[in-house]
Parts: sequence; structure tokens; C-alpha cells
Amino acid sequence: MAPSAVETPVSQAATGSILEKPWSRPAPTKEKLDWAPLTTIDLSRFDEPGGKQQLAKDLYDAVTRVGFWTVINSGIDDERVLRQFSIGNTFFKEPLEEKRRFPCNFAEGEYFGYRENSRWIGDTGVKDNIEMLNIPKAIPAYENVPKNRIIKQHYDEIASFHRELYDKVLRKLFVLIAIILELPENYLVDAHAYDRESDDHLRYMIYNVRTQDEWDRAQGYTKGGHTDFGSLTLLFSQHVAGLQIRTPEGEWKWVQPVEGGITCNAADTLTFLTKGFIKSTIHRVVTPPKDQINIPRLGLLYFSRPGAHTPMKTVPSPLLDRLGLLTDEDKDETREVPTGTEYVRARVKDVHHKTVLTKREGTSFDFKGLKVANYYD
Ligand SMILES: O=C(O)CCC(=O)C(=O)O
Ligand SMILES: [Fe+2]
Repeated sequence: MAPSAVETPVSQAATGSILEKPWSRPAPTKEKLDWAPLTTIDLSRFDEPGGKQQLAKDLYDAVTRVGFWTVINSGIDDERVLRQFSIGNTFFKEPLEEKRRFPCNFAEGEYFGYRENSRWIGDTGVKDNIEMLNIPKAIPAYENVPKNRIIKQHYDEIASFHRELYDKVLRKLFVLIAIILELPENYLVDAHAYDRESDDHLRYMIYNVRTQDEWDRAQGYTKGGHTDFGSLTLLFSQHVAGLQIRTPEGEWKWVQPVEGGITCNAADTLTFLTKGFIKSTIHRVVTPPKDQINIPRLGLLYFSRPGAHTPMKTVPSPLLDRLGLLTDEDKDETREVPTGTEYVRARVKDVHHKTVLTKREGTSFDFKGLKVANYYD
């Protein structure tokens, strides 16, 4: 045996084998912000008699008009959530060459891997401050997607969290939305099945600290109003304010994190699948309040997408039919449509395969008739 292997304990820092000190949520802002009123969905009631039906009623306005809501009592232990934040935090402190080993392949619209904060914001001279690492579902199809060392070391925990999150939150939300649409309960669960291929990912994300001047220049160019690409987005609570939604009344309001809760929003593919009935809400992340501007804004999110087995055609919902939203074309079984994965990859490529992020005012993205605006004020 090589002596060095026995005599010199390999330093923990060199192997990255320990997590940075456990991450905890920073203190909430003391500023009085104009918070958006959001519906709360208490998932502990899901399995009670009549619970799903009641929750579906509670969710109706949120998914059809507001687009955002908060889930509480998901049953996921908050210690496990905080561990995921800690793993993400540790990853972002890794040397750049380690983080860069597996970049997102934007040329193909693939979003797994690392996105670096390297792109310019228009002509402002300021760069994007977001870094992220997107981790695919823990299923055999993605076994060979390469993993950074921190991810490898904690993979069992990450994989079980990934699946738990799907089972305890996403699956239930898809059931509730199916009930609203009067579809068989598992219709949307099947369209977003965990065990089938799709570009779903768990995301560690960080908004690195910027000076007020950098924020002003970047936000003066664009505040980045957007809709999300997939079906549902989950955002675990952290306390650095920044997220705003555009309300049905057209006002920008802040989203208040609920300690231990999950902010959820519906996104574009769910809007397509329901002919616009489910609302993909416009949102953005703006300069944090003064008492939080120096805190890195660490995020833990999950993005659910329809997969390669899901045709992007309107779901056969009796409710949509009664509302007159289903045309003969929608009912035509033989019509060729893109799959969820084809659509999502085309969209990721269009938005992200570039070195300068521009606002593209007044333009839209259209993939085989699936059309969304590129820019919102
Ligand atoms: O960080 C947030 O609060 C939201 C991020 C977001 O909108 C996105 O990544 O699409
Ligand atoms: Fe978003």
C-alpha cells in the first residue's frame, strides 16, 4: 500500500467529503413589502375522507386565476430540506473547475448539469448573478448522467429526497388538478410519471450578491419577467425576498415565504395541455430589500416537465369541453404533436443557448404551434 495513503489522512477539504456548516434560513426582511395573497394548500388533509375533493376546491382559483399557491404540511421533514440546501451551498463553494465539469448542454436544450453565471445582461456591463445545478430524476434512464463530487458523495440522500418530493407533493398536486379538470385522478400523474423519462430536475440555485449599482444596472435593462417552461415548479422556503408575481390585477407583488412551506406555480406546458385554463403566471426575481442585499440567495427548487411519452395535446377534460375549449382538432387522435421533451428542449435552447441575455421585447417563441411570449414588463 502506498505509505501516503496510510500515513496522511486525506484532508476533508481536498476530497470535499464534508458539507459546509449546515445551512440555515436567514432572518426574514424587516421591510414592509406588498405581499401577494396566496392560497394555502394543507397537504396533510389529502388522505382524509373527502380531503382531495376539498383541496381541489381550495386550489381551483389558485391554478386557474393566480397561478401561484403555497403548500404546507407536505410530510417532508424540514431537516431533510435543510440538508439539501446545505448540499447545494457546499456545491456552489466548490472551485470553478469542479463546478464546470458538467455544464448544461444548451446547444441541445438539455438543462441537466451546471449553469454558470457567465452571461452578460444585454449591454449593461453586468453579468447574470445566478448559478445553478440541475439534477435529473433518480431513475435508471439517468444513471449515466455525470455527477460532481459533492453530488456523488451525497447521492443516496439526494435520490431519496428527489423521489419523496415527487410522491409527497407533485403527485398529489397533479391528482388535485386532475380532479378540477374532471379527469381520471391519475391522468396527469401518468403524464408526468416519475419512472418515465422527462427533463424534470431538482435544482440548487444561488443568486450571488451584487452591489446596489449592479442590481440597478441589470434591473434597469430588464427585470426578467417570465413564465416557467414545464408543468409545475416548487420552491422551498428560504427567506431572502426577491420573487414577485404579476397578479391577475396586473400588479407586481412579493411572494412571502412560509417557513417550511413550498411555493408552487403552474407553468407553460400545463397551460398548453389545458388550452390556457391553468394559468402559467408571470414572475420575476428583483433586488432584495436593503436588509438582505448582502445575503446570497440560495434556492432549492423542483421543475416538473411532461416527458418523452407525453404528447403536447389538450387533455380530454369534460370541464374543458363544457367550457367550449376543446376543438375538433383537439379531439383528433391522429394529429401529430410534439412530445413534452421536444417542446421543453426547444424552449430551453431558445432561451439559454447564448452568451448575452437579451429581453426580446414584443417577440414570442413558437414551437409547432405552442406559443409563449418571450418578454414581460
Ligand atoms: O428564485 C426564485 O425565487 C424563483 C426562480 C425562478 O423564477 C426560476 O428559476 O424560474
Ligand atoms: Fe421562474
